[in-house]
Amino acid sequence: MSLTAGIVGLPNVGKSTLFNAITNSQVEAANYPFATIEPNVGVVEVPDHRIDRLVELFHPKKTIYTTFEFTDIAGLVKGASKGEGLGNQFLSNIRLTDAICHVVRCFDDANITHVENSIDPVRDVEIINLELVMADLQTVENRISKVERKAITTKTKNALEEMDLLNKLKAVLEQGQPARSVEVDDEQAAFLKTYNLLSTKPVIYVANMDEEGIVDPEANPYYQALKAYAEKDNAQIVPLCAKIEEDLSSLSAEEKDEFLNDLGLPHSGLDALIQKAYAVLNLQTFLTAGADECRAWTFKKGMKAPECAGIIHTDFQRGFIRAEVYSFDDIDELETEAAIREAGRLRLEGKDYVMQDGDVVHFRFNV
Ligand SMILES: Nc1ncnc2c1ncn2[C@@H]1O[C@H](COP(=O)(O)OP(=O)(O)OP(=O)(O)O)[C@@H](O)[C@H]1O
Ligand SMILES: [Mg+2]
Repeated sequence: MSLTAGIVGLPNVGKSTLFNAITNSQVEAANYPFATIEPNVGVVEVPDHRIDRLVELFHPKKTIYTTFEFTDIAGLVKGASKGEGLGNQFLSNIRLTDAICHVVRCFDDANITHVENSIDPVRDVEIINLELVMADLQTVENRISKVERKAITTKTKNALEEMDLLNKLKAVLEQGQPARSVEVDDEQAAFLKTYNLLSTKPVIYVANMDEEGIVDPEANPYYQALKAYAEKDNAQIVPLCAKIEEDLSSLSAEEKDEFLNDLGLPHSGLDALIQKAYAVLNLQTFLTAGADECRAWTFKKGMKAPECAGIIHTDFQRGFIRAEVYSFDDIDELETEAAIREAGRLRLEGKDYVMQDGDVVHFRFNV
């Protein structure tokens, strides 16, 4: 269950630079499942200090972090949905991603061409958002041409319900508004999910700033404008300098800290981006620990123990008996599982247990 995001933005705003930062810090191919990926997909490990601590305590043979997959597509331009530029041909590559990572240029540099000839983050964002909406409108219109006849001739409840949804979507998209602004009931939500519309995905705006700007983003007018826009849009925003991220990506953890320190930055922007993505997607992490392997697993907030067991292996879910759980804070403090048992902090949880972020778990199962 790797988290996935598609990178969008105008041409020449720093998407490839960010993507290079991601691919340079790419995990070793053998270290994550499904290692063979398309060349325009970059995978980063999700940094997690809890795994680092577990490794200190358990000295495992193998350490596995969760991963985050980014798909880079060509820059979109105004009119992409009507065939301008190259970008819209690639939009299909990001239909199945969990989130959209929207890179926006927030720096001056006369040497770097801007397709609109000036720096204006909000204008840029609106151009791209409109292209995403137009691409969705095409998807919806295609679907309408399939369902309409059925709805008219058979009048089945299902087809009528879907037509109602499609018409609502069409009206909203034609106004240039995102599909996420349409209110749907549960039944319609199920249809909506199958369309994989781009404008229903959560968006994280990446404010790509220069090396001076990133030191104090809040003082930068480009960032301020974009932030105000993102807040209005209920979207997340992360300031980063793609160039710095590119430099950071080839460094060891220690060198990275030193470099960030020298620049006066509290953390890497890419790490912040990953964290935001977890938050918008309602994702949490549980951990497994032992002498063989320490590993982080991503799950959706609210999932119960058997479902989480199923993330590791379907057999674990099918034959679920119980979960033996302690929290990361317990092992951080007491340092061994024996001490946790002695302190009475090992919990036996059944099939209704809602897993918590930072749970360290052994699943008991029988198939
Ligand atoms: N934060 C930054 N500060 C200064 N220069 C930057 C920054 N980010 C990117 N650049 C520069 O901007 C230029 C364009 O970057 P990049 O090639 O990553 O854009 P892109 O969005 O991938 O473009 P395309 O859509 O054509 O693929 C490069 O010269 C890059 O070095
Ligand atoms: Mg590029």
